Amino acid sequence: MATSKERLRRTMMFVPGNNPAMVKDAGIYGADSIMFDLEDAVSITEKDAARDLIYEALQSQDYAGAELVVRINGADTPFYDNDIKAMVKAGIDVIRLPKVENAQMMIDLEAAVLAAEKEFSRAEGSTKVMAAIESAQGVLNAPEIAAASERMIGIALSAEDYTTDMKTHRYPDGAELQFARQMVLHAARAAGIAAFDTVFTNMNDTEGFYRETEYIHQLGFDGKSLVNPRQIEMVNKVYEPTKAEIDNAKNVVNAIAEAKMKGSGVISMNGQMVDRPVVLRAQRVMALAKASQIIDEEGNYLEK
Ligand SMILES: CC(=O)SCCNC(=O)CCNC(=O)[C@H](O)C(C)(C)COP(=O)(O)OP(=O)(O)OC[C@H]1O[C@@H](n2cnc3c(N)ncnc32)[C@H](O)[C@@H]1OP(=O)(O)O
Ligand SMILES: O=C([O-])CC(=O)C(=O)O
Ligand SMILES: [Mg+2]
Repeated sequence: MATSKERLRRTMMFVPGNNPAMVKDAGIYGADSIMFDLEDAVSITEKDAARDLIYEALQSQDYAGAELVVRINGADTPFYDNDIKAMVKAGIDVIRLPKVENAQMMIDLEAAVLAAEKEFSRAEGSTKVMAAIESAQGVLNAPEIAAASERMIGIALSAEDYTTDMKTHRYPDGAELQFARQMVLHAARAAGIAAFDTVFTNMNDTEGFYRETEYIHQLGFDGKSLVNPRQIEMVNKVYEPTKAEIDNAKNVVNAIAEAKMKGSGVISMNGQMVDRPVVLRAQRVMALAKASQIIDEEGNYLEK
């Protein structure tokens, strides 16, 4: 269950922690990250059973190389400590803390995770963490939250709770989320970690889902939290680079490699200056094209 800050995280799918069939099959849909939920998808009476179910699944199921995340219960609940211990013991890749209001909550989480790693003889630092930002306070503290721990892989906006806190609700044009999205995105980028947009909960509104995904892709989010497997392919389609983008990226990567051999860091390609930021963008296009199985490791097009 290796993780790295660089891996692609376009799709992070919630899987209710109290649903054995969904937990068992969660690996077949091709999500980049599978997020088992112990929090709001699970009723109070099922908290312990859900934790046991996920613990067992992490020992026995094959999730096809997906990053494995668990959304634990909040720091102000009686389930928090046991959730952390069980998930660290099981070797989860990432713990997602919901309703994060300030950096101290991530510092406290880090201390609890480290104690659990020692207790269960897990490698220190192997359990990564992320924060879900779900309130006005959380949004205003996003920069400090994003930078709170070396273990942070990302921060996510959680718009259902956030719009409730803001005394509004979600609208099709997303105007009510503009500030929060920008804060979360800038906080993540400044800290060098991933930014995740929120869930889209109307499974019948495919057009609305595409519109929102195209918008957050344009802003620069790494991906979205999802609630349904049908949403995975739609996100991947939006994030998939076009042939023109891939061809251009290939040319950039090849041209800069050639230039470097001649000792130069900046070149001109078809009249366009190519320097470090252009190369970094080209490398990301290539990574997305490989992940989308459009090209192979050498950059050759694969038959679809
Ligand atoms: C605000 C928040 O906190 S959001 C986060 C908490 N919420 C959740 O975790 C909810 C997760 N999602 C779900 O439970 C479901 O997708 C629902 C209730 C939204 C819709 O359910 P359905 O209408 O049954 O979905 P759908 O018909 O598309 O299901 C198709 C298949 O995918 C499976 N599936 C659906 N959602 C999921 C999921 N999130 N994870 C894994 N499998 C899933 C179904 O079990 C079904 O499998 P089957 O064909 O083998 O029977
Ligand atoms: O993280 C998410 O997108 C889901 C969630 O809890 C919320 O929107 O409140
Ligand atoms: Mg929430």
